[in-house]
Order: sequence, then structure tokens, then C-alpha cells
Amino acid sequence: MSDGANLRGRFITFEGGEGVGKSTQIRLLESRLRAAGLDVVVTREPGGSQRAETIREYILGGGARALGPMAEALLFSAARIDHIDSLIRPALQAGKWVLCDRFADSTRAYQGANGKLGDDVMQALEQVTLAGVRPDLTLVLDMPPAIGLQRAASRRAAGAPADRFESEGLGFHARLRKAFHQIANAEPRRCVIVNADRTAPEVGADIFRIVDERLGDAAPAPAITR
Ligand SMILES: Nc1ncnc2c1ncn2[C@@H]1O[C@H](COP(=O)(O)OP(=O)(O)OP(=O)(O)O)[C@@H](O)[C@H]1O
Ligand SMILES: Cc1cn([C@H]2C[C@H](O)[C@@H](COP(=O)(O)O)O2)c(=O)[nH]c1=O
Repeated sequence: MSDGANLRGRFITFEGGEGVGKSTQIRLLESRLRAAGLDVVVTREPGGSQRAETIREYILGGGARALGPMAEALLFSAARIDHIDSLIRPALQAGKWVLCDRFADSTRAYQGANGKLGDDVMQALEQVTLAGVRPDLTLVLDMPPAIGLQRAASRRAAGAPADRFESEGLGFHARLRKAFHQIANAEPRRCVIVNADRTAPEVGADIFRIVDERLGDAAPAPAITR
């Protein structure tokens, strides 16, 4: 969340490479948190607001590729500013739990590490973009990239092309995995790496246990059933 005392909710982000199961796990966690009586908002990046969804279409369609990683990072950040202002901050101020499919760590990994933008640039960008809205917990879903890419490909409609980043080579996706590990290892109070190469219910049980351990005091009696 949240360095502002007026942000009462909880902010959980899901990160990782392509096809690691973030959307699937967000749906599972959403239903468990709702069952525990919490007010939950599910959202995603890039996107989550009308203007940010327009930017999403442009970037994932490959429109910004030729501009290079710095310009792409700025576009993701522009989308994030609108998303934070119009949806995330108001939800946190209202005491809701926000589950977000990707956030600033994706910019660090995809544009920063893979695009070779310096840490100083990435930190400055986050400082102005996030304006104090930072995740309470980040779940980094981890698996060999070849498996995730295979899952992402099998999810696509027949004949649909891979998007801007799915179509990068295996080396790009291997560097992403390393970057997410580095991010998580550098911030162990915020980030947990979750082995996503298991069945969805197994991963989901692990995630709920982590959420309960890390943020359970904020929830009305979250009960682990398995
Ligand atoms: N644990 C799992 N085992 C096998 N298949 C899974 C598992 N979790 C999700 N899937 C399937 O893999 C595909 C990708 O899952 P999902 O959309 O949840 O991933 P994602 O991380 O949100 O992907 P992306 O970042 O590419 O949008 C879907 O077809 C989904 O049904
Ligand atoms: C937020 C963000 C995302 N990306 C990349 C990562 C994915 O390839 C796509 C989003 O697609 P998904 O199916 O919704 O995961 O965008 C990025 O490069 N930088 C970012 O900041």
C-alpha cells in the first residue's frame, strides 16, 4: 500500500513471467478473501482504467517497440499513474483489498533489467509514478519460462499472434526470471517467490497461507482450510 496513513486497505501484486498463472491465482485468492468477508478489487497492468487500457493495446500491439525500452517504460508508467489515481488509491483509501496482476516490478524486470535501463532511472521513475502507493505484498510466481510460454500459447485463440513480449526469444524470458528473483531477494519483507510449477490448487493453498501469515492480522478471521 501504502506509506500514507490514510490508505487503510491492502495492496497485493502478482508478478512473474508469461503464463505463470497469475490471473488464475488472483481469481482463487479473490474468492477466498471474499469468503473471509473482505472487500476485494481485482485489477491488472498495463490497464485497470479506461485510459490505461488504451495504452495497453498500443504497447502490446507492438506500437512502441521501435521507440525502445525507455519510451516503453514511460508509457507503462503513464498508464500506471492513471490506474493508481483512478482506481488503486481510492480503493485503498476505502479499506479495500486490491489484487493487481503485475505492477512496477514488471517495469523493473521487462524494461529495466531486459532493456538495460539503470537502477537509478528505474527508482526515479517509480518515485514519481507511484507517489507512495507501494504493494504490501508481492507474490512472484516462478517457473521455467519454456513451461509458462507453452501455457500462454495454449491459452491463445487459434491463429492469434503472440503479443509484443510473448514473441521475444527464450533468452529474454530467462533474463526476466533472473530479474524477478533479484527483485524478490532484494526485498524479502515485501516479496515471496512461489513455485508455480504445480497444480493450481496447490499453488493457491500456498498463496493463501503466505497472505494469512503476512497480512492475516488485517483480515477478519481468515481461515486456512487446507
Ligand atoms: N497450475 C497450473 N497448471 C496448469 N495450467 C495452468 C495452471 N495455472 C494456470 N494454468 C493455465 O495456464 C494458462 C495461463 O494462465 P494464466 O492466464 O493464469 O497466467 P498469467 O500469468 O496470468 O499469464 P500472462 O501473464 O501471460 O497473461 C491458462 O490457460 C491457465 O488455465
Ligand atoms: C505492467 C508491465 C507489463 N509488461 C508486459 C508483461 C506482459 O508481457 C505484458 C502484459 O500482458 P499480461 O498478459 O497482462 O501479463 O506487458 C511490461 O513489459 N512492463 C510493465 O510494466
